[in-house]
Amino acid sequence: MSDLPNLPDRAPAYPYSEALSPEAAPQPHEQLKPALWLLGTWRGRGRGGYPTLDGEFTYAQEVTFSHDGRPFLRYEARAWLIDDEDGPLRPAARESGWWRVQPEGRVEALITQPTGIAEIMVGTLGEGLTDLSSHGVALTPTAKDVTATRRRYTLTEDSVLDFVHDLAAVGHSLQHHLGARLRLEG
Ligand code: HEM
Repeated sequence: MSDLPNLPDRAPAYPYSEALSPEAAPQPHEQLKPALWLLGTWRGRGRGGYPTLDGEFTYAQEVTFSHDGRPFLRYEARAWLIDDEDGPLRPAARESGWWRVQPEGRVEALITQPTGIAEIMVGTLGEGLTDLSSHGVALTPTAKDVTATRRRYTLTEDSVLDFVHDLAAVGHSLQHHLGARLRLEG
């Protein structure tokens, strides 16, 4: 252990900022240009279902994209089930990851969930539209059997993002699991 650097009395906080909008510091990386419309925190409501579930559910969702000046986005999403009066029922899915923006409208994403699922996704990203499909799904030993997913985000009007999520899991082919409409906060 003797070759480790000395620990200062007060270790500094991470000295680089994280930007939630294209105008905030640091300046976005050139390669991130096609993805700048995604930056910020989006909040809204959605509906979901699956053949294995009794009926549909309604949920609220919060999605955040930020960057630190390099050509990738930090991604975080949280969801909770809500009742007919919009009140919170319980926490639902959450996930976080990284979107690696590539040249020529391509994107790669790594997304992990506390349910033991890790998705590697590839797809396209352009102005107001991104469409990713799973390239690989890794599961912890006790995770549900998810074999594929597809996620589409479309800017349908100014500051409004529509999200559609398809799922292949527990013996069912790729089909609709979630659809939501989110608004950019701030
Ligand atoms: C906004 C995000 C999401 C919401 C609100 C949501 C909601 C739900 C709900 C309410 C259920 C029924 C079981 C339960 O009550 O927990 C469920 C089941 C399930 N969800 Fe989601 N989900 C979301 C995202 C995802 C994602 C990203 C995946 C996979 C990548 C996923 C995969 C599954 C699977 C595998 C099941 C179990 C199906 C079964 O065994 O019957 N969900 N989801």
